[in-house]
Amino acid sequence: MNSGKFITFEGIDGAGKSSHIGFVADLLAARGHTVVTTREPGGTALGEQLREVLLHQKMHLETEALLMFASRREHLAQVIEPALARGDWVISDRFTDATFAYQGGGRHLSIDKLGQLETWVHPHLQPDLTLLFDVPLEVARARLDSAGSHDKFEREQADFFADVRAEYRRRATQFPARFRIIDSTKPMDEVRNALEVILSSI
Ligand SMILES: Nc1ncnc2c1ncn2[C@@H]1O[C@H](COP(=O)(O)OP(=O)(O)O)[C@@H](O)[C@H]1O
Ligand SMILES: Cc1cn([C@H]2C[C@H](O)[C@@H](COP(=O)(O)OP(=O)(O)O)O2)c(=O)[nH]c1=O
Repeated sequence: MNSGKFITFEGIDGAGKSSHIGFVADLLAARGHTVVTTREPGGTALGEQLREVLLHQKMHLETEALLMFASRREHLAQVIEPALARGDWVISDRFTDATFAYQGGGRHLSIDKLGQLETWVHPHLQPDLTLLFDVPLEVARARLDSAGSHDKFEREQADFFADVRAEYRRRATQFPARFRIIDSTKPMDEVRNALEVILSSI
């Protein structure tokens, strides 16, 4: 039987990752795969309610991390695990690397504590491929500012995003088998070419 794969999209806000999800989904569908496209926080009815709270309310950083993992637990149970069990391919706009990068890197929550939550919520599952859309902070900021209104995370300052980006890049080095870094400063068509090359090998 055709076995499904789990692909995650990551990067700092404004890096340009969401712009390519439809493209990658179409590419995989053209190869005959059934593709499920989803996102975090969110991806389920409850998860989308948690997303509203997470993106717009201030809270203790541990509450924030716990709610990210609560949304993820529901997402895994309702969407990701059943889809992979059917043999579908799953594309998620963010997953656990985002919690390490934002709550760990950005907000300095202990990486050990986050590791414990990860072990609790998904002890075995990891993405087969993580696409890290990487841009300097100024490029991301300019893209965000031209895109309109900002949520709680998008209003954070440059040093926060510097720490988020550094943690993403550290994880890419720690898990080289699944991470691919995309230079997202390049024009859209060049980014797409790079994605095609990466996807042709999985
Ligand atoms: N390679 C690119 N070159 C120029 N602009 C881009 C590129 N990728 C994305 N953008 C623009 O940057 C903005 C943010 O992109 P988006 O995909 O929503 O970012 P993210 O999901 O990473 O926050 C959008 O207005 C998008 O059109
Ligand atoms: C999944 C996840 C997202 N986030 C943050 C990153 C983003 O700022 C925000 C929502 O992500 P995203 O959907 O990428 O935002 P948008 O579509 O508005 O660009 O949530 C965390 O802080 N931790 C997490 O675990």
